[in-house]
Amino acid sequence: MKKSVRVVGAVIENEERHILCALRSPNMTLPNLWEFPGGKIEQNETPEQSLKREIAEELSCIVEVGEKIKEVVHEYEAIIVNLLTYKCCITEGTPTAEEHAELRWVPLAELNKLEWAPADIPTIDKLLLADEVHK
Ligand SMILES: Nc1nc2c([nH]c(=O)n2[C@H]2C[C@H](O)[C@@H](COP(=O)(O)OP(=O)(O)OP(=O)(O)O)O2)c(=O)[nH]1
Repeated sequence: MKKSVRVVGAVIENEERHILCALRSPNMTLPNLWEFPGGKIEQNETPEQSLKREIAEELSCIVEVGEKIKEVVHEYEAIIVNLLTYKCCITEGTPTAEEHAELRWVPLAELNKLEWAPADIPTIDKLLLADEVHK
């Protein structure tokens, strides 16, 4: 049976409504694909605690975790990823790529121009749909 992992991803929006996108490094699994910064939920952690910890490790900044956006179960070749995405805002520090190949602030409408980790697509679709509704 395939291993299942619970993963959290942060949808960090700035005042211009640009979203912080992170490029996985060539030496990571799912290399050279864009993702929401975050990572695996450890035992005895709430998703919110994991996100704060992962963002501190990966981006060297502090976030406040807001509403849940989407829960997706995606089956990859080797593992099943249960991805929870949350709206987050930065309360301290400036994001720095401690582990990713690149960080990029991308306007909502341009998110689908990047090549994303497949599990992230439903979150992107939901963000784009919400943006359409508010226009
Ligand atoms: N952090 C993050 N991971 C994602 C996203 N979408 C997605 O499919 N994943 C996958 C990639 C990894 O398999 C897993 C997240 O674990 P991680 O970020 O701790 O992965 P990792 O590269 O450090 O660990 P590993 O898979 O090499 O063991 O979930 C996303 O938006 N953010």
